[in-house]
Amino acid sequence: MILKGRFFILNYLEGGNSMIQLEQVSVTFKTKDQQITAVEQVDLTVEKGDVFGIVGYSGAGKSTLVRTINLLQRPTSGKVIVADRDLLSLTPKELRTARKKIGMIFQHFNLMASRTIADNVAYPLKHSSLSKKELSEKVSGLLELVGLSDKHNAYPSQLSGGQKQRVAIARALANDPEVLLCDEATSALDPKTTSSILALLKELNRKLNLTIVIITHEMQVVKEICTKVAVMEKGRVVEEGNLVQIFTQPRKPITKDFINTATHVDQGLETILTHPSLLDLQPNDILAKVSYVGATTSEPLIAHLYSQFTISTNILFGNIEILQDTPIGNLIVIFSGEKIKSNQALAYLVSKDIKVEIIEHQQNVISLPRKQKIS
Ligand SMILES: Nc1ncnc2c1ncn2[C@@H]1O[C@H](COP(=O)(O)OP(=O)(O)OP(=O)(O)O)[C@@H](O)[C@H]1O
Repeated sequence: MILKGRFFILNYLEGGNSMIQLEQVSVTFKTKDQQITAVEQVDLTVEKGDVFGIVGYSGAGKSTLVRTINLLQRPTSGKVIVADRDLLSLTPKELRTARKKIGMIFQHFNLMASRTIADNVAYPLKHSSLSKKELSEKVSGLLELVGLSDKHNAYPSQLSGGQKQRVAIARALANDPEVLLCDEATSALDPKTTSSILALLKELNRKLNLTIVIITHEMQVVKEICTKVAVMEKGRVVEEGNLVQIFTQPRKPITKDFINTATHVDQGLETILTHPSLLDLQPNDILAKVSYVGATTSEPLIAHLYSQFTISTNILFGNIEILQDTPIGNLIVIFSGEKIKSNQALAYLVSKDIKVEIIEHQQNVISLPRKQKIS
């Protein structure tokens, strides 16, 4: 209790930048024959202006957790504080008001098929004090914001999936929320449409200083838009950090799995391992994954490995991406040379803050890749 009190004081002294605070949130479902703990003792802080990604495999508890943020799902225990309001302590009327400041969009858009696009967007404003003219202006402004000014009188069935999600976003913004919750909002869309929706969300985050929480099972989505990430497994948040941190220093195996998928290193490695013609390993050769962050580039280092250690490097796979202005590179390489020199070369790379994971091999026959980290 004392610790929690101190936390609030610290938060207050630091300017109270937190927009969402979950404290020890648990959700248990009781069915006829069993009890399922979908979310277990989750502490999470989302700051104003964050684009916060929650990733996890199916069944990890992501949907349940995100639904506690607007109390669509009441936690079994714990505290939910949004914009400095303790939601569980509010009266039903106060909660209705607080919820207006938390918009939400869903995988399947949830539009009303029998109403026009303009009526769908206007729906959350039906009890507002706006005049007819103000309401119409508000709807026009929202549709313009999401790039659908020409669709006022269309019906949902006449729109593409991406356009439907844009309508859902406009509707979610009708009450000028401070927070937008996105529950697998791009999972039903193709990659190009996904990118355009993510670009829109990014723009809204910047333009409106909207705090966004995105739950997804796709690290690709997180990579494109999020500033911070929490990884969920079996109801718990097992790892959390800013995007670059999570991508460059993942600690938990599940996080590493997600990242390997998002950086395509997994596919690269699989292609190499399943095509023996790509892999001509000599007895002392080392097959390794090399990762680097920031200004380091692979070329001078590879030249150095040869000039100083007479180790030659054959690059089998490589990619580089920019995450929040930080370049991150991944290579799969074969190092060839004397064993003792190889070890010196690897130690040299590690001294340059380059991560090296050896993919072990035996007598040129690769079985399952067993990774050994040198650092
Ligand atoms: N209303 C409910 N009643 C009983 N069990 C539930 C209920 N809602 C969710 N669960 C269970 O809670 C666990 C977490 O589900 P949840 O939908 O939150 O996971 P998720 O990570 O969002 O997965 P998905 O992406 O597949 O929806 C699962 O085991 C699920 O079966």
